[in-house]
Amino acid sequence: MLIAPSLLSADFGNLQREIEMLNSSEADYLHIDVMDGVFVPNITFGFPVIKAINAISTLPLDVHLMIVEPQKYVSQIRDCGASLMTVHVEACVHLYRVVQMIRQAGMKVGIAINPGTPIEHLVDIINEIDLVLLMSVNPGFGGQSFIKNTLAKLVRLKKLIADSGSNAIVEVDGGINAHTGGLLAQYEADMLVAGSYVFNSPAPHHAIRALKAL
Ligand SMILES: O=C(CO)[C@@H](O)[C@H](O)COP(=O)(O)O
Repeated sequence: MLIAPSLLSADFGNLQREIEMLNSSEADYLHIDVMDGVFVPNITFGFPVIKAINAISTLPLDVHLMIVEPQKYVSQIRDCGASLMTVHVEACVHLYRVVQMIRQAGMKVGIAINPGTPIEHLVDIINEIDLVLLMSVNPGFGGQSFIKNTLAKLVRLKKLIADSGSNAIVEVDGGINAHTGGLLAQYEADMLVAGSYVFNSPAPHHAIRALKAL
């Protein structure tokens, strides 16, 4: 299982210490939630902050854009050092073009999908992408409860990927802890994002290791 701790739940007053803790952990990616106050009702990190994070992080950056018109920011996200750029299917009018732009910029391509959006919206793009980010909470905030329908959706998504011959992996994000992570492992998720479970733990290294071992 690949693990991407979400910095959204970190102690922002001690960001360097938090990033260095992740550097010395078994995490595979550092997940950065970019929110614009329009696509979701919250505002988080901008480009200078992501660049500063990248300067400290030894983990590849997994940047999840919860913003409208993400196509405007592809080169800036690349210049911030992102390895993987994920945009929402709900935010892209010309999804195919956005996917091409991210690929041409040299990053891996992820498409995120909200809990209320059917998997079928991915049918014609699934062979062009590296990752599907299956949201298991409504995007915008950390610390929410896992939506159980995600498991049924994951089954349908894995079938779509297998039937299409796609190499896309599935990352699940929101309300992940040892229990929900265990269920997702049984349902063959490939990668988990965990914010509050990691950063609210008295021993974040152990929390990451526990998820990784699922
Ligand atoms: O994208 C989001 C929220 O919109 C997530 O990445 C959260 O940051 C996950 O936080 P927890 O549910 O793990 O606390």
